[in-house]
Amino acid sequence: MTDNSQVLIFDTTLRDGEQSPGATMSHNEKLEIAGLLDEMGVDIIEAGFPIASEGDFAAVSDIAKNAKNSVICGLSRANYKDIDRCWEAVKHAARPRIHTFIGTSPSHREITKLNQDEMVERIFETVTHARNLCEDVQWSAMDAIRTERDYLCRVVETAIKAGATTINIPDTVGYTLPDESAEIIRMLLEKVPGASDVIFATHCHNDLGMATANSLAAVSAGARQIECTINGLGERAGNTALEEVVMALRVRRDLMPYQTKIDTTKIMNLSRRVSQVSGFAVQFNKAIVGKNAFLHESGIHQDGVLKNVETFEIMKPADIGITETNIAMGKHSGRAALRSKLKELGYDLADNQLQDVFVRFKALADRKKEVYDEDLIALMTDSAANTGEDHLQVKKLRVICGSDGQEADLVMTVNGVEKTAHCQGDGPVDACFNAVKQIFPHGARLKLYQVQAVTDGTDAQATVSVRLEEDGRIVTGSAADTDTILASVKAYVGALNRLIVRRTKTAPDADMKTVSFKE
Ligand SMILES: CC(=O)SCCNC(=O)CCNC(=O)[C@H](O)C(C)(C)COP(=O)(O)OP(=O)(O)OC[C@H]1O[C@@H](n2cnc3c(N)ncnc32)[C@H](O)[C@@H]1OP(=O)(O)O
Ligand SMILES: CC(C)C(=O)C(=O)O
Repeated sequence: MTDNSQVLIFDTTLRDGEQSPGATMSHNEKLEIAGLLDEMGVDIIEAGFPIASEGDFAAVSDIAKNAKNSVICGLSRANYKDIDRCWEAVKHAARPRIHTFIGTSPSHREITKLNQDEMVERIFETVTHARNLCEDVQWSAMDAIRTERDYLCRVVETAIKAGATTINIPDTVGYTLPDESAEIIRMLLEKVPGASDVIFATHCHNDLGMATANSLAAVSAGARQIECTINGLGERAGNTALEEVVMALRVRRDLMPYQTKIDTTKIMNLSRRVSQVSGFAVQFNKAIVGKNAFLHESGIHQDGVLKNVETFEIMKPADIGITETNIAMGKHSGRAALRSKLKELGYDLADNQLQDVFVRFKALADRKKEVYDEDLIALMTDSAANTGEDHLQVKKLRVICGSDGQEADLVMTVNGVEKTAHCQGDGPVDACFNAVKQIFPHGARLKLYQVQAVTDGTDAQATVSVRLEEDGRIVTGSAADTDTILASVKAYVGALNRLIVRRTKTAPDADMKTVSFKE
């Protein structure tokens, strides 16, 4: 590599990522993800472990055939059978790579029953074999971090002599810390003959939550390939998250003057797609791609970002492909955010109007975890429906539901006079509507009763619409509330209020206080 400031991104979502228990992806899903990784600018895609199964072999072969720019790599153990099978799959790629590995630490030498000398011999033979098949060979010292330093130098030297072009130093069990991660790469670059002719890679696991920090430390010491996965998917606590290292290198170029070829605006889409196909949800507060990573809910933060986005944001959401707004409305939000959000939704409010909506917004936010755009629209529609001529007002409602029947206790004012009713009905809404009729007898017929949840979740607001007809006059009332029954009563009463207004408009001399209502 000529440009020493370039860091290669090696994505192993389809190999190490798929090793997360339960994260198995279908053939077509793997092809789709590989296509997206290729388009995003990933330098090397580790597409699978061809000897593992017929399915893995087919996936690696097809990914290799379809690759446009990325190098396509397959994993193989340190034996000829694995390496041959790997080559059969990757050879279809314009730029194939064989990746072969062996565990070099004491406990792994026990597993393969090879002493130090035998293992050196095995490494030399297998890397030479791979190199006879393919020009691009990566060799990994599995559990390198827990391998004796002198022995690590010896095996790395052996792999380089046998023709490996990339040497990977994995922290297989997520055990290292940034200083040590850097120190090992520095030591290998200084001590191993031929080290400057190959690329050193870092492959970290996140068992102690250090994968990103350890990968970046290795880069600062001279590693020029980071192995990572989308959303940090991978064995146990996962691998280094691609989005984290790529964005860290981009945001802190002042301290780490390296670049990658990744088109960061494609990150969010890939993250969502990998989450869908793997079935692994991304935690809300996950760096870069979590649902909350760019959201501001508290009033002081919202006011800050509305005035100057840099107050609370170190990167632009658009840089990773987030197009949604960065303001989340909730109980900690203030007027500045509410005004801005309503403006975005098409409501430009005067100060006194804003104050009124703000009070009702806070009341709603106290009952709901998150207030969505649809909730605000419902709130605005509700306030628009309030004509200021409320002859009937709901004061209190208590409903008893259950297998023994449904009853409603309703308190309403009719032109300021408080009235109460206790009614039963066929269901809670029917009981409530009977109570409204008892307090305010009328002959209007119910033409439509419609309930719609405006957002997800059991705490969603319901928007209820009620349409009434009287003597050819049609009126509609609508109301929104997290309590569907209360929203129903408010919508019904809202429709009646409109009916009363319509009656007075068609009979202008009528006095509302004495107007008679049909039974
Ligand atoms: C750190 C990592 O992520 S390493 C990659 C881990 N990923 C996987 O293992 C997924 C794919 N694996 C598989 O499908 C299977 O394990 C296979 C097909 C590779 C092997 O299956 P099996 O032949 O049934 O062997 P099994 O899985 O039980 O044991 C692994 C064998 O590989 C040997 N082995 C492990 N690593 C290596 C290596 N790098 N080089 C050579 N041999 C190795 C073990 O010593 C053991 O050998 P043994 O059967 O003689 O005791
Ligand atoms: C095979 C190697 C690279 C690996 O996945 C690890 O050591 O974690």
